[in-house]
Amino acid sequence: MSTLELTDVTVSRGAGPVISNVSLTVTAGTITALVGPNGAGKTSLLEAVSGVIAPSSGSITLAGTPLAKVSRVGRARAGVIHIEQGRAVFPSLTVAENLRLTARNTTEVDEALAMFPELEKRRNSPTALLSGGEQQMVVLARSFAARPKFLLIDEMSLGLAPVVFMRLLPLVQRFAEQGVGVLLVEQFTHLALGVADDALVVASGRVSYQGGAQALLDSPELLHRAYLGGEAA
Ligand SMILES: Nc1ncnc2c1ncn2[C@@H]1O[C@H](COP(=O)(O)OP(=O)(O)OP(=O)(O)O)[C@@H](O)[C@H]1O
Repeated sequence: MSTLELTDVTVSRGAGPVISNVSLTVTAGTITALVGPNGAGKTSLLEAVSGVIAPSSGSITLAGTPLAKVSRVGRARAGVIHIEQGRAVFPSLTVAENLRLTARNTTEVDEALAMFPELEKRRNSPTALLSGGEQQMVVLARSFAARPKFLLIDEMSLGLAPVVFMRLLPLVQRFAEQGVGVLLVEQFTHLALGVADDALVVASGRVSYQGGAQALLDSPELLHRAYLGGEAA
């Protein structure tokens, strides 16, 4: 089974480390929730995995192959797709045209849209006319059209009501069912844990919990302690 593996990864910015000594294996077909307080280093960690920034130490491998010398574009081509914060759609393009930017052909656009019936109906609408939730769906569909092996999703709920975000989560679950490994950074902690297999809580730049997602849902006290930077479980 394919894995994305981080070993003792530390990411530094300016003065020093913002997140330290993360070891994590994301397996194909599973969802790992990466949660924690603001500024804990979640975005920085995703950026190190996708190649936006280089870790200051540690290693990241994709199916056993080190990524250190692989560019951001090379990682995306290898199937590591990063959905960054903010809904980066091209508003003047239609839904289908947005997907065409990552799909290799129109068949792949059709296949991606088949996963998103709500978008299929709007395929020829300018994306600017869609709601925030629908635009986030376009971002997800575009990522799916790029044939990801691993998806790094950073705060896709940003600016969305929880009820809208809840409609997006089943789509992420469907990606996982189709074999995609997902690393999900999310501010709506409980919603993210609810769809995740595994969880990593980071606080003040350190891992404070690593284990099953359900255990955190079952124990508010454990989750609270992890958010405060409590001992690793
Ligand atoms: N480009 C940058 N240059 C310098 N410092 C940065 C930069 N981006 C982030 N930081 C700092 O790195 C630390 C970690 O930020 P990061 O965005 O990775 O955390 P986060 O857990 O994703 O936070 P949030 O949930 O608020 O997005 C913070 O102290 C932040 O101020």
